[in-house]
Amino acid sequence: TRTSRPQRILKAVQTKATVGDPQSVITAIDHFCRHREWAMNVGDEKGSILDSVVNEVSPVTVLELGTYCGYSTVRIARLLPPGACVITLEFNPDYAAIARQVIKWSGLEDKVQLVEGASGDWIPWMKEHFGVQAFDLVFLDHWKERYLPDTKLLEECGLIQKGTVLLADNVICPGTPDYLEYVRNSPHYNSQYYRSHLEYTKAEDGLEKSVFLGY
Ligand SMILES: C[C@H](C[C@H]1O[C@@H](n2cnc3c(N)ncnc32)[C@H](O)[C@@H]1O)NC(=O)c1cc(-c2ccc(F)cc2)cc(O)c1O
Ligand SMILES: [Mg+2]
Repeated sequence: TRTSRPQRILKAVQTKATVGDPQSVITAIDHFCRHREWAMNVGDEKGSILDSVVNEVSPVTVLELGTYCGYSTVRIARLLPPGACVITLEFNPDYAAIARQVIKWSGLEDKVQLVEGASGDWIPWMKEHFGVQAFDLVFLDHWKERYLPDTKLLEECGLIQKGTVLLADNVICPGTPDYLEYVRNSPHYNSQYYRSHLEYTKAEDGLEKSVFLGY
């Protein structure tokens, strides 16, 4: 049968990118998705905003919800200093298998823990299983209606502390209205919208950055 789109993205990485060179992996995926087939990576425009937030936070522990093919995992991990890591959750096993190979090709596997499973099942185990105290940065990019329940779950599990930064993709397209309303109206978050475009298109989209102010 036909290959899947993630398989074709991996092939583009393996034919166009250099092993151990994360930037070439990012460039190969962006070129493929702009000129061959659209795919739901955060992309180069919003990716640059993600980069600037990672550099500003310089996190030691990052949580990414929704790995897909690992594009944003590579973007984040390539900016982390030695000893820092990103835990990324992906519940589709086919996507997780592709993401592992993309992350390996970029040479960043030592900075990445890819967990195959659903965010709602795994968040309560983060402290016990990974020895995480709290996350410095959370990148939300999974099912859009899971952003709010998972944020509340992270709060309940004590995985968000004063200074933790939540960065949410797709707050306009496809949109996460209940999440936006929550972080923008809560006295416990200081929220800011970074206007951009839906990956590889001219449609409006953006990232919402929310800093937890403590209880
Ligand atoms: C949801 C996906 C991203 C991935 O998230 C995993 N996932 C899900 N729920 C969970 C969980 N609960 N735990 C762990 N992983 C989880 C999944 O399997 C996908 O691989 N992202 C999107 O759907 C997405 C869609 C669009 C988009 C925009 C305009 C259009 F016309 C069409 C699509 C743009 C984007 O930028 C996205 O990010
Ligand atoms: Mg997204």
